[in-house]
Amino acid sequence: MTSWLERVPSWFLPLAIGLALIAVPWYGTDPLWVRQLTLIAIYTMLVAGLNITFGYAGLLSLGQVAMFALGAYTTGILMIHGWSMLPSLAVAVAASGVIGLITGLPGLRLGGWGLGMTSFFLVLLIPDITQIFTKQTGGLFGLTAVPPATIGGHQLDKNEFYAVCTIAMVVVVALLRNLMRSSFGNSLRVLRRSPVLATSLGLNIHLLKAKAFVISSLPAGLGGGLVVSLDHYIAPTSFTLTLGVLIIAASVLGGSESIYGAFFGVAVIRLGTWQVTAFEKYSLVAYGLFLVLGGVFFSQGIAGLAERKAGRWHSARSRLKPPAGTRAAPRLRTQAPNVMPIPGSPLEVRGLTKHFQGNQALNDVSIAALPGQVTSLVGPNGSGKTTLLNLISGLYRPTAGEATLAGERLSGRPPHLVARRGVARTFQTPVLPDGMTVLEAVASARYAKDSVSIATTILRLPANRAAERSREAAARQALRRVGCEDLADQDASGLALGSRRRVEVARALAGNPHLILLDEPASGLDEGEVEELASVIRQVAAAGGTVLLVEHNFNMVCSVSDQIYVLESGRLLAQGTPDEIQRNQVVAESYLGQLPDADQLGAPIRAGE
Ligand SMILES: Nc1ncnc2c1ncn2[C@@H]1O[C@H](COP(=O)(O)OP(=O)(O)OP(=O)(O)O)[C@@H](O)[C@H]1O
Repeated sequence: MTSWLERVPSWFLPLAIGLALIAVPWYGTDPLWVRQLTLIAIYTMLVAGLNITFGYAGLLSLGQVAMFALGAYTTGILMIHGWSMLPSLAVAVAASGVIGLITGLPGLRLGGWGLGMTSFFLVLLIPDITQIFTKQTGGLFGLTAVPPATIGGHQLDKNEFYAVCTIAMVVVVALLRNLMRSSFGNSLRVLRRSPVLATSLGLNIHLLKAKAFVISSLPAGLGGGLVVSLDHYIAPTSFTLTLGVLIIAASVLGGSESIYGAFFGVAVIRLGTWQVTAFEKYSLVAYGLFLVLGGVFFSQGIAGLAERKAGRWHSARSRLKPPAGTRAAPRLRTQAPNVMPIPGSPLEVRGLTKHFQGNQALNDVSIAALPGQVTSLVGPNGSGKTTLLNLISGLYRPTAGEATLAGERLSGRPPHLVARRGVARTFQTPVLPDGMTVLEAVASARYAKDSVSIATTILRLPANRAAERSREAAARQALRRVGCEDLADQDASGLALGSRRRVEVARALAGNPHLILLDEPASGLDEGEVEELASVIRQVAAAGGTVLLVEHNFNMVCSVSDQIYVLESGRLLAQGTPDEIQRNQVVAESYLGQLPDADQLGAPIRAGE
């Protein structure tokens, strides 16, 4: 029986806390506390923005500090020139978005420490930039005498200003929460786990990163604008590396993959260090300590801890049931033949050649794969099988030759456009991002297809819900095909290998692909699991799919394939039906003799149609 608590919508508690917070000054609270809470609201916006790039997308960028400074200076300068607070804030937010995009450009190519270092230098440049524009910014002495905040001609007192900041925080947190629980948030998770996976799902990773940088800059600009209205003064000393460490520590401590976590992280750090006299001098050390403590003791931060303790999951990840761990894949239920057709298209590869510096990975290889058939590529390690898949899917550019799908050239196009043309794939090591259910992981194959605008997502407009329903229906249908419907609500990253491989096939199918590339899907599976997988592959072909299979398990290859191509040292050695390949002397000598289970060849496993 569900308790009344479980029927309370997930947004209710945060909203109630937000409203209670807004009223704090009117309980007779000490003005020093009101100031602290005002700063907590402002820094929460800054950290919530950071969580989008750092937490969700895994992009370590300190650009937030620079955007905070930009928001502060823009608002301060405009208010000194007679603008009132709200239009000044609007300009500051817009400027932060634009500059956030420009300064994020290195991040489109760089990742990890490279991006961290570039954004770190951006923060170091703030004093120099203010000096270049000393007339406008006050240089190293700062911008003084910023007029008090007014709205509609009314000058806000400290309590009213606090209420404005808290309302801004509640709105920012609510909007970002909506966004991060949508396909956009999950796309960032996919990007963080594997840019190659993201691109093979049709996601334009440069555009995705650029959107993440812009969106995360907006609350930073707003926060900066509010901080200058609070103190009526700013100087470059307010925007140092110490602030960078503070926000990263707050992000980690609160839970960098949670928008709500930003509030908890900031509150603990600000209140934990407040009134410690020695703090001013040692603030960097103290923030560093919080960062280490957060990293060591709170995986997923305070937000994750609270969710686990409450036993209730509020976010997309919160819908996950306890990790499936080593839970075995459910046996494939005998299904009525799946009648939903798969729109396979003919693949033609002509003279594909790929050289890596001196290494000739693939030489003048031509193959074809037809709808309704399983076409397999076999060959010793390093013979060029994965290179061929990577050339077809656009991850590599060919040195010569081409691949076409239904006559349309694929090779040489960016991988996300190849994916959008209908090419889906699985990987040698299955890639399923953390924090997503199986259903969400499979539905991610539709993000590029059923996309909606960010505004539609943030505001949860009907078109957003319609797209969610369409993705979910396609994902359930794909899971049904591979016999994994029961796993829909499980944590995708916690599945046992057999299930992971089948879920990857389901993800490949969910986009209704014209060509399916399977890279060693049976690797690491036991005999029973291989049989089930073989059955799934046959069913996909029987439904009209074009399947190109790379596999070392020769018995499985023989049992599922219509055509087999044998590669050796990047060249095509032979082609034919499974029978012809098994009888081929050259293949027997150069390839089959090297297989560990060569003596058992010719005993094909069963594979249901
Ligand atoms: N990105 C790369 N840079 C340099 N060399 C590469 C790259 N990718 C593949 N190669 C080389 O190309 C050759 C073919 O590799 P490939 O991975 O395609 O073989 P494979 O048949 O898939 O092997 P396996 O069965 O072990 O996966 C190898 O010599 C490999 O070292």
